[in-house]
Amino acid sequence: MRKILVFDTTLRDGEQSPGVNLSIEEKVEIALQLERLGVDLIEAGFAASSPGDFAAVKAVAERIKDARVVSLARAVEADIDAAWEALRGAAQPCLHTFLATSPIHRQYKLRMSKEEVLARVEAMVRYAAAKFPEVEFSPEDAGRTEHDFLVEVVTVAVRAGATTINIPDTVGYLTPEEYGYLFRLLREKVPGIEKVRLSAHCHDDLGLATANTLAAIQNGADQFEGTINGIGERAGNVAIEEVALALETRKGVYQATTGLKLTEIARTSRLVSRLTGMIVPPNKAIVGANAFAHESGIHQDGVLKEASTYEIIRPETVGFASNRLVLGKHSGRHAFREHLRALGYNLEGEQLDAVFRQFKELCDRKKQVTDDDILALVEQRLAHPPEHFALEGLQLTYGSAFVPTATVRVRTADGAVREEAACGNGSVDAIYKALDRATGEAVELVDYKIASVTDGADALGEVFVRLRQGDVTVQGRGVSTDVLEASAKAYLNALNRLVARRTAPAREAAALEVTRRA
Ligand SMILES: CC(=O)SCCNC(=O)CCNC(=O)[C@H](O)C(C)(C)COP(=O)(O)OP(=O)(O)OC[C@H]1O[C@@H](n2cnc3c(N)ncnc32)[C@H](O)[C@@H]1OP(=O)(O)O
Ligand SMILES: CC(C)C(=O)C(=O)O
Repeated sequence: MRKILVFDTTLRDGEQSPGVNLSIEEKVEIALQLERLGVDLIEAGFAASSPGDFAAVKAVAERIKDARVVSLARAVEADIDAAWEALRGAAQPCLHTFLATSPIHRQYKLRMSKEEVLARVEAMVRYAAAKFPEVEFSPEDAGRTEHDFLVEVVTVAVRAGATTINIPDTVGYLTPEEYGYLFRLLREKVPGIEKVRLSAHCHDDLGLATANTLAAIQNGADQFEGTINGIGERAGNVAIEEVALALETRKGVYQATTGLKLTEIARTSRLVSRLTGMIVPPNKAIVGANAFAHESGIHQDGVLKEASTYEIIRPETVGFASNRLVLGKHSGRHAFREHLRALGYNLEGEQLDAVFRQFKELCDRKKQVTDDDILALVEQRLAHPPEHFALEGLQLTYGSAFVPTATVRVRTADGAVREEAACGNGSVDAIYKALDRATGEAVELVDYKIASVTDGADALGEVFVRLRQGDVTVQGRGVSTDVLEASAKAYLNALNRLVARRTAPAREAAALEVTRRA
């Protein structure tokens, strides 16, 4: 069995999904979960792109010990310097530099000749290799690059000291046969290629990302790059969980494996979905809500007689609980803490008390409390900024012939209680106008999403919002059995993040200063 390395780019290419904007704390939280999942490399961001991304790469580098931490950099000295400043504290720092090589990108975007591209690759890979123990080079849009020029560029990068060569199908254009061929070609034609790692990086514009990645592995790739839930630019990157499960389920075909702890997949998927606000479609392979559900009679009959009739993967293999009903209103704190441990969370003290209180409240409102409900409460708690504004009360007047009116009561950190009312175009609009008045914050709502955490009429509803104030965008989440209360909580959660960002200017300023020096 060949061991294939997993390069996770959820925090970089995944964050390039339109509308996704992770805070430093959220990036660290996801990185720690990726480490638990067992990925080999974590691309934490693009250090030179902004002070926030610089600080996030640095923060991830300081916390992660078991995986290499990577920053992306253009093929320019300033980007490589910024990446080095952010990563110098990492246990295993790694640079990922890239330059487009296809005729379209050379002519229209870079306005560089082939000779200029070759010279820049040589100079920047050499420059990076003098600082970093590991340097990955990507010929961007390799998929649409002339084959002989791709061989030339990769030859130059290997000679200049690249330790990994990544072949991106940047616009998801190639077929599996075409993409697999590139790996055979490079293995055959590039001198010294046996000393470097070959990596695949696929996008899903034609829905071929998983097939292409597997083709690369069959044709000599040692590593693949992807994201959790397949998030990323446009149609997204290859979904790590899909490739990992294809290798696991079809070992006989691929003769390759990863070091991933597969039972961590469900939790990682849930966390990434919650923090990015990108809801996983129910029919998504491996991690969708329906991936292990059987609806039709003939299938149900088959599964009851023998699960393998319609299930090629057991839900437990990827960390979905097979028994989803576990605790109830009569459970105590000890059982609750033990159960959280089994779900992978060690909560103690105030954090345990707070989640336990919420769990008991939920038991009073909901017939069956499932693991998904409990995980929603825990993850909401762990991702909480300091509570500057807390919702004390919410009342709504709604009727088809009347203007919806909301009254809210909000407690501020200094103990003051503010009550305000407002009318709106709909109930949520009325709540948000009332909250604006009660908090005194002027914000613009740029995104609102709602999803149900579990099934049934008493399911927990989860609301995700994104708010803008000036050039700062924040996101917030709220969970409740009542979707209007969840809407109010999500809004206040985002406002609390806004206040937290305003009151932490020193950290941002320090990050900006380091970027400038770099
Ligand atoms: C395929 C990928 O996913 S690549 C990664 C894409 N990710 C991102 O772009 C997210 C982060 N990006 C950013 O924050 C900004 O684009 C920055 C900070 C990197 C650059 O911002 P700006 O200086 O304002 O430049 P802008 O983004 O408008 O244009 C990109 C410039 O970089 C050049 N460039 C693009 N790729 C590369 C590269 N790999 N190496 C060197 N230069 C490059 C472009 O030709 C253009 O140069 P020009 O200004 O001389 O025309
Ligand atoms: C930077 C490179 C690897 C990239 O993300 C792409 O080409 O898709």
